[in-house]
Amino acid sequence: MSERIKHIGIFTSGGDSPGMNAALHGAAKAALANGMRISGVSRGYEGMIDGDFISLNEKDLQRTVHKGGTILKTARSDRFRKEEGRKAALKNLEKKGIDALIAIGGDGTFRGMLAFSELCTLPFIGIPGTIDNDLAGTDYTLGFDTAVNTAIENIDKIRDTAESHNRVFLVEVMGRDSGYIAIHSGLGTGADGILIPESSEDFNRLLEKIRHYHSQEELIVIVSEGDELGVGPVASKIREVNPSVDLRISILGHVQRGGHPSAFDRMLGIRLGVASVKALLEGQKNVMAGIVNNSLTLTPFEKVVKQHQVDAELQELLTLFYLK
Ligand SMILES: Nc1ncnc2c1ncn2[C@@H]1O[C@H](COP(=O)(O)OP(=O)(O)O)[C@@H](O)[C@H]1O
Ligand SMILES: O=P(O)(O)OC[C@H]1O[C@](O)(COP(=O)(O)O)[C@@H](O)[C@@H]1O
Repeated sequence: MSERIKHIGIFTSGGDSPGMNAALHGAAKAALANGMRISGVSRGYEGMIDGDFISLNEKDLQRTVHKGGTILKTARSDRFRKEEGRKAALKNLEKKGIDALIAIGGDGTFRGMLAFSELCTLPFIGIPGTIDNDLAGTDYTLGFDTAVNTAIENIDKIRDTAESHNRVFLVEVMGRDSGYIAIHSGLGTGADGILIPESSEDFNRLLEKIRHYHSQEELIVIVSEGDELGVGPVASKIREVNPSVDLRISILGHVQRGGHPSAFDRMLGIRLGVASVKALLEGQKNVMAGIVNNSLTLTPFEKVVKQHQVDAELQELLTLFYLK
C-alpha cells in the first residue's frame, strides 16, 4: 500500500450518468478497507473551487447503488477552465488534507485533470462516466447501457403510435459528438434509418427510401443529436422530397440520463470504483480505469480522447442494415 495516500477526494463531473453512485460505493469500500479516508466533493469542479466537501459514509452509499443521478451532484464549471479557479480548488484540497483525487466524468473532466496536474503533483485517477460512450480506453462508459435501454423502451412505444397512423417518426437520441446511443437503440428497435455524426452517407440513403415511401406503413428514423444536419433540417428535407409524408419529431432528451442504473452499469460502477483505488495504491496517476475485453485497464488521460469513428464491427452492421 502506498504510504503517502491517506485521504482521497472523489467527485462527479460533466453530465450525470446512471452507475455513478455505484462507483462511489465501490471506491469508498476499497478506500476504507485499505485504511484510507474518503471525502466527496460536491458539484464537481465547482464544489472544489467553493470548498464544498461532503463526508461519505460507506453504509449510506450502499443504499444508493440502485439510484440514478449522482448523490454528490455534478456541474460543468467555467471557473475551473481558468488558472485562477484551479488555484482556488487546490487551496481547498490542501486545507482539507486531500492527497489524491478520483474523478468520475467524461473526456472534458479528464482534460480538466490534465490542466490541474500542471499546478500540483497529486495523483489523479479517472472513472469513465458519460452516457455517450465516447471515450477511448474502455469498451463501455458508466450510464451508456442504461441510456440505451431507456431509449429502446421509448422508441418501442413510439413505434406503436407510428404504426397505428402510418407515420414517419424522427426520434432524436442523445450523443453530443457520438452515434453510439443512436446505433444501439436503432438496431435494437429495428429502425428504418440511423443518422449519426460519424457518417454522412446514411442521409442520402434515407432520402432514397423517403422518395419511394407510400404511407402504407410506419418508418422510424433515429437521429443522433450530434448529427451534422440535426433533426429539424432532416425533417424539412424529408418534407421537400416527399410532401405526402405524415411526419412527427420526438426528442427523447434528458430522460435518457435518468432512471435506475441497469445491472450492467451497477457492476461496472462497482468494478471501476474499486479499480480506481487499487490504481492509487499501485502508485498510478493521471490514468483512467476502464474495461477492455472484460479486463480492467488503465489508460493515460492524454489517450482518453473523443472517438470520432465508430468501431469497425458497428460500421459493418450499419452498412449491412442501412446502406445495402
Ligand atoms: N481544457 C480544460 N481545462 C480545464 N478544465 C476543463 C477543460 N475541459 C473541461 N474542463 C472541465 O471539465 C468539466 C466537465 O467537462 P464537460 O465536457 O462538460 O463534461 P464531460 O466530462 O462529461 O465530458 C468542464 O465543465 C470544465 O470545468
Ligand atoms: O446536461 P446538458 O448540459 O444538457 O448536456 C447535454 C449533453 O450531455 C450528454 O447527455 C452527456 O454528455 P457528457 O459527456 O458531458 O456527460 C450529451 O449526450 C448531451 O449532448
